[in-house]
Amino acid sequence: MADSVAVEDPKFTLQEVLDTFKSCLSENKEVFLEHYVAGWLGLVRFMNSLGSVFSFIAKDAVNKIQILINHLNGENGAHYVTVQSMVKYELDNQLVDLTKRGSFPESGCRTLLRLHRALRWLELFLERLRTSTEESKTSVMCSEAYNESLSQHHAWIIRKAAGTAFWALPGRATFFDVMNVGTPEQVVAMLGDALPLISEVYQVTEDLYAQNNILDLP
Ligand SMILES: CCCCCCCC/C=C\CCCCCCCC(=O)N[C@@H](COP(=O)(O)O)[C@H](O)/C=C/CCCCCCCCCCCCC
Repeated sequence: MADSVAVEDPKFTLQEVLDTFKSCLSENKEVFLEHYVAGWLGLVRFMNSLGSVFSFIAKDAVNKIQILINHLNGENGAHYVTVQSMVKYELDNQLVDLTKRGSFPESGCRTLLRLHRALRWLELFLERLRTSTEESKTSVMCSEAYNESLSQHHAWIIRKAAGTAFWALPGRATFFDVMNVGTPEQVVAMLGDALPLISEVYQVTEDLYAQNNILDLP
């Protein structure tokens, strides 16, 4: 994987991003970190194509993606091949701040947890989009999904900023165009295929974090 994050790609299509998430899971349900990171990178590219009002969100996501890429490409990269091996390695070697922020602000476990929580937002948002009608508002779908998930982990000021950014989201038709997938019917079909896979990646990670008691890392 390249050492740094590049977020320009004129040939972007959402289908490719969702395919990347599909390739995240191994046969025995391990989550490949490289594909997980690549999936997020694609989403950030998509978000950047929506305008600069989202850049503070993209910047935070890119920072976190970069931390994970650094782990993957670092001298201990072999321990970061899957999320399962990363969790085991970091916990076995006391490389995670468990109760308050301290020596390991860039642990893979806490960094991935932030993206994992955002994946739940994505799942809820895409499901709303899939079942939406021409009259549905993307800003409403996005903020409902946010309020049901990620917002619970954000300070008031971040919630306010996110809420303001949501109002700048383009309408459903433009949104579907930017996805570059085809007709609205094709978008809906693609989302129907992709969502169960995103949900599975989310659930496998959620179960792993729950089993290791690391769902609330500071
Ligand atoms: C077909 C539609 C596809 C939709 C594509 C959406 C593309 C979304 C791409 C990226 C989503 C953003 C991921 C945000 C990760 C946020 C991680 C986080 O929670 N960070 C906070 C905590 O970090 P620490 O301080 O503990 O290190 C941090 O405070 C957050 C800062 C930025 C604000 C995050 C707001 C998140 C809103 C998520 C909705 C994005 C809406 C995009 C609309 C397309």
